[in-house]
Amino acid sequence: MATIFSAEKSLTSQTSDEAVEHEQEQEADEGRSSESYTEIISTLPREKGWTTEYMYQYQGFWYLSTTGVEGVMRVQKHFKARNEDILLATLPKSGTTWFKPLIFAIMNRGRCDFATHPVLTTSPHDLVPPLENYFHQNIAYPNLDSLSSPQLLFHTHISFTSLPQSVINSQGRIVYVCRNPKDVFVSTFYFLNRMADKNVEPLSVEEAFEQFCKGVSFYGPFWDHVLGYWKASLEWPERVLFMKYEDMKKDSPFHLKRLAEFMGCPFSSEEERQGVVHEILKLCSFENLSNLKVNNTGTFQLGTRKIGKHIFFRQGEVGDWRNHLTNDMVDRLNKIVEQKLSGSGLTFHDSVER
Ligand SMILES: Nc1ncnc2c1ncn2[C@@H]1O[C@H](COP(=O)(O)OS(=O)(=O)O)[C@@H](OP(=O)(O)O)[C@H]1O
Repeated sequence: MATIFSAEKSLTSQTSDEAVEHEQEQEADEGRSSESYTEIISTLPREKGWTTEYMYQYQGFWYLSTTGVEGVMRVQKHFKARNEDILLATLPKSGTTWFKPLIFAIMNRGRCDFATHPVLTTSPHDLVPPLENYFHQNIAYPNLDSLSSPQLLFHTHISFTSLPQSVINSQGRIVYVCRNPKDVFVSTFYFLNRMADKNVEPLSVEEAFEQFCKGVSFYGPFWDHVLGYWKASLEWPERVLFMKYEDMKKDSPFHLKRLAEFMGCPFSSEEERQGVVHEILKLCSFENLSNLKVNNTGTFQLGTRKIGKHIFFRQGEVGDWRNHLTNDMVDRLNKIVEQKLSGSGLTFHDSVER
């Protein structure tokens, strides 16, 4: 398996003795770093977690655990962005599981047969793990380069303002996907409850809602996360594409083509005639992905815990919040979001939902 680190190492001409020495030095450095991460994390603000003992605030954003914060710090320290790569950035529960295979399939069309496509046999989160997870575990990033070289796809939930400097300095493109905050809240609530610590009493929906409104949510505050990428997309439209889950649901072919164009590999009219756009959408549909054995059996490593792969698929619909939130909750969250986003030009209208 190729890793970012091993790719870097392979560019050097080390003898095997030098390589071993280098590994040992790196391990010692990792050990020292771990201690310093723990030290910094112990000083961070914390709040009662939705389903964990505490959530921690780092650089203005909230993480589920100390492991989550450490993962972000490690990415900031070690990740080296390249100009040719694509970074998918999302707030959790905004459609990550959908967009990972979509972008992967756009990148690798022509190289992969739809009947034997890697998306059919590898779960989206094994295909493209979150960087913060990968750097924390120091495991091999999937060997995407054998397929997509020279372009690689990475994923992160990290806010724009906390991205590693190398991402900002590079010419690499960022695709950001967000979703209506009310659906994000509901999806997050059910997801976190399904992976709750057994020894921690989970928050009720009312208590979790209270935390969400205060900004204490998975990689939240919601509004600061979306605004960071929104402003970046206005400032660098050629580098940052801002997309909404609801738009992709409403007119998938149009937005898939927009995505491919932004990535620098637009669909040719011949591909469109051959139905490639339709094939990619069918391959990555909720119905197809959620019924694949690879996505409904087995576990995925998230931080220090293993979670069932099936929990990344719940309903995959727009507007499920209507079945879970009271009118008072809706009014309150609408007002907060409207006020936080005011003047930015970014809005979340319920009318786009069907
Ligand atoms: N293929 C496809 N199409 C449309 N929607 C999909 C798809 N796959 C997953 N989902 C729905 O996305 C929600 C999970 O969000 P994420 O994938 O961003 O979660 S995570 O950040 O990776 O944990 C979660 O939404 P809810 O159903 O509303 O909870 C999933 O069901």
